[in-house]
Amino acid sequence: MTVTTPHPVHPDFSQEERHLSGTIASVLYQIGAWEDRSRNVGADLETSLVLADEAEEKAAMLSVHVAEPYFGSLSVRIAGRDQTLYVGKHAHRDLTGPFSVVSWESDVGGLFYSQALEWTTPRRLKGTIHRRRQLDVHRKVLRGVVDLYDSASGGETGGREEVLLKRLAEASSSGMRDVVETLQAEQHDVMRAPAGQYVCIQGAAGSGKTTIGFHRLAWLVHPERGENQAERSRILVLMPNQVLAHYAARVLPGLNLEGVVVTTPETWALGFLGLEKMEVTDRTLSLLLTDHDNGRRRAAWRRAKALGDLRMLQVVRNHLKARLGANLGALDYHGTAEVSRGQGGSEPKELHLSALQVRGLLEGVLRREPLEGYRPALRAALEAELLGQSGVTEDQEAGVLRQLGSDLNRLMSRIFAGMLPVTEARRLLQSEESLRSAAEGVLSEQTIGVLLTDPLVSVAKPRRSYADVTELPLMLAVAGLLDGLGRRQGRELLPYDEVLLDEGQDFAPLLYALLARAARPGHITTLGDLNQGLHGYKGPSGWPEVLGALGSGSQGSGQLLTLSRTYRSTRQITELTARVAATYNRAADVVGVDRSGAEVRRLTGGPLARLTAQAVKEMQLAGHLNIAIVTRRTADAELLSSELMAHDVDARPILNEQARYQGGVVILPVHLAKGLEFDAALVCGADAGTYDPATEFESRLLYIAASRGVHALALIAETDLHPLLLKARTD
Ligand SMILES: Nc1ncnc2c1ncn2[C@@H]1O[C@H](COP(=O)(O)OP(=O)(O)OP(=O)(O)O)[C@@H](O)[C@H]1O
Repeated sequence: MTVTTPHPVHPDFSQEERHLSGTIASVLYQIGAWEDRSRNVGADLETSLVLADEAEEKAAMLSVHVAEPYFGSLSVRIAGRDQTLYVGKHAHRDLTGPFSVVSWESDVGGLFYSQALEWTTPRRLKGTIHRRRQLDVHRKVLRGVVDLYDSASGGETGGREEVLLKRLAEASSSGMRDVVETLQAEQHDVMRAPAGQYVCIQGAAGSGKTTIGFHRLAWLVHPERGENQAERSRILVLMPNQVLAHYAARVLPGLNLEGVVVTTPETWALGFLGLEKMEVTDRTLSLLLTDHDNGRRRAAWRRAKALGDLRMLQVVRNHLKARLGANLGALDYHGTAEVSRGQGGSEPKELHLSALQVRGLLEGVLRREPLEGYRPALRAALEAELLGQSGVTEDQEAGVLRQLGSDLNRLMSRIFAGMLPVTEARRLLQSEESLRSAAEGVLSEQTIGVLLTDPLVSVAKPRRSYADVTELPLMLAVAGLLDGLGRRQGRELLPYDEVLLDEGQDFAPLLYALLARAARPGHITTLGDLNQGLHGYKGPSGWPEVLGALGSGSQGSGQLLTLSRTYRSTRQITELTARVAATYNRAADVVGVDRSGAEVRRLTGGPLARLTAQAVKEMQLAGHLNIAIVTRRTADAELLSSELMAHDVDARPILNEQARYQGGVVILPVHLAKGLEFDAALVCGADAGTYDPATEFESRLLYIAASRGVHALALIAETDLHPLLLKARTD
């Protein structure tokens, strides 16, 4: 029998308990006061209804936090006065007593996480921190008090690690863990990278990128962010696939981020282009996952990469200029408007723009590269020129423009005839002559050659109309250059307040440049891990390229931040996955939280289905609820899921992006497992035949498969395990 020493009760425990009861009473009192106000009628009906609505909303927001009003405290001295600030998920102001709570997103709340010991208050007073304390409150009960930093007992206590390890040891849910209470200093600093600056966050699998990204959004909507504050409905979150987008949409409201738009770049692009009915394909990925010919794989990779290259923006620009110039030909403009003569009379006025004048205006617009797009800019330039000619007063302008409208419409539609995003992007790629002339001086002869080949001939095309992920950025580029990019509000196109991209290593540099035109300058945060790049064929070569692409479209500087520690998995799992990553990334320096767990389970020598079923049952017996069986291909998952039935294991298959992950035992191919995590992960077919050690792409897949487990990992192979997964002498 093992005897565990009970954790000594903290000397301040009773005092903290009293403070907690006081705070809960104060919060309840405040909620009651707001609810009363919402029932009282004010000066006039409209004002009182607005006030009632506001009070009701405030009461509803605060009531979620009654049971856990805070999770930590800071003992500080400001201008010679000692006080304790309690930090929670929602601010509460106790007007008469000491029971106020500051929110974690506020500047002062942020001091709970950082390592700073001094700061300057908004009133320019010097503040000093004496103690940081974690308070484990659950359902109105204080369960523990741990000092994280205490200047009286020598500074850092090691308590932060203790609290973190305890939290990480808890079973994962199918949603997102609440990490507000245990954010680490490194993560906190990254989360608070200055708003209004492009930020790239690089971090290994499980370093908390997605978690940090979502918390950054919560931080950005806080009023203290001033002019950089983001409004929820004007935030766009782009996840790499629908499985993760649904997951994100489910967890964001928990961070008070209702109304944020969460989708994938493809769905967003199609929606923006008005092509929702089109099917999206990724024929390059299909080829990479199924074709064994390395020559074909390389050619497909190169072409996809060339299509997503930033320089394609200039190629599209040149192409559109040529097309507009050709459409314009010798078109000129004639129109007539009734113009007021004064004393109530009017006379018709002939207005004319010669072909030379129209061309001059168009060239001026193309030189200016307006963010709102060539079409609205040219229209505005034509209107301004005609109004100047008409010599009317300001109050007559609208009337004159109305009269000229239909002739202008006719001219505009001839200049922009046939220029639709899909047709224009394809015209550029399918006509060697167009491509060569648009790419002259921009792309090398070799790249032009790559673009003119079709390495995907062997990959089936859908019967209905489709757009491939590699051509979508080009279509968006056409749309953006012609008509601007952004979020639609009525008939207006406005910039997003903030765009967040998860798994940013998989997005094309061209897409970044276009998103920079769709968001406020500097308001893009991207998270990713270059080691997990599965879609390198459409992704950037590194983060500097991303920052370059973001900066090319608008102003605003950017920075690259790195998360060096990983939190997801036990030491046993992290050590093994680091070994796989090291084969293709020598610089990979993955430091795991030192949390010990079960030994990695290795099962070999038998049919895959039987071994897998055995592993699932073992994992369930060990108490794991969310278990993933990860296969190399979709077809493997489909086959194995039916074979497992015969072994009394019901694993829900996730075979496409439309499937939802809701916990339990699931079986899915590795490319759909990316970004998800489970209590236990089983890598099925963990052998060299399945993941070819000579191909970097395969090692990346293996890394992703093996890094999905939080507490347990099983490696399953019919015969021999993959050489990288063999038990090392140090295991
Ligand atoms: N400070 C923390 N406290 C508690 N748990 C944490 C903390 N940081 C990260 N985690 C946990 O670590 C796990 C990994 O986090 P997350 O999924 O955000 O990582 P990621 O870097 O996006 O991973 P991947 O690259 O694999 O998608 C999650 O379970 C998350 O809750």
